[in-house]
Amino acid sequence: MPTNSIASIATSLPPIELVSWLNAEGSLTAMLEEKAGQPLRVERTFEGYRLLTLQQKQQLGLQGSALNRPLLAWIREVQLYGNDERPWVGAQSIFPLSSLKGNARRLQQLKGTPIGYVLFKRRRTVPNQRFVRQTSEGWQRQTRYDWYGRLLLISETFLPAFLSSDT
Ligand SMILES: C=C(O[C@@H]1C=C(C(=O)O)C=C[C@H]1O)C(=O)O
Repeated sequence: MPTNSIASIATSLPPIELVSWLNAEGSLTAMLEEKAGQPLRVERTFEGYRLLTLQQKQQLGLQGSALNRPLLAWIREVQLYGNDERPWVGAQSIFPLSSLKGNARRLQQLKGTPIGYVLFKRRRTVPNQRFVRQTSEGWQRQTRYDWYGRLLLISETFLPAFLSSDT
């Protein structure tokens, strides 16, 4: 096998120290707090309603004519800090309006509370489908959660500071 194809395979795989994080079930908040040895700090960079892009609708698993209809969702974008002055994870959460019914409405009033405190309050894991990809900011896991019948899409990108953290 020519060496350049080995190099191309190597760049398409995440670093070994990230694999367990990219594939982990359960709350990432809980895992990050254990690694940091302190509560997670959540800095919100955006929270509000947005019309979803075609790619976001596809990532939510929509198909057929649903992809052509405008879909409004509540979007939350945050940076998660462990015990470093640089963020460890950048996260975007997409809540279709149909998912924000009943006790899920509190997902719009989280402020600095990590979503994980709500999502995993009563259960260690939540049914989900997981996708992993490399982005320009870092390796990203995308999780489509079925939380009590409500669809949520949460993307978490592991930033350079996470990899260089010595805890
Ligand atoms: C979904 C979880 O919550 C974390 C907290 C987030 C937030 O507060 O916006 C976003 C993504 C997660 O990393 C989790 O703990 O797994």
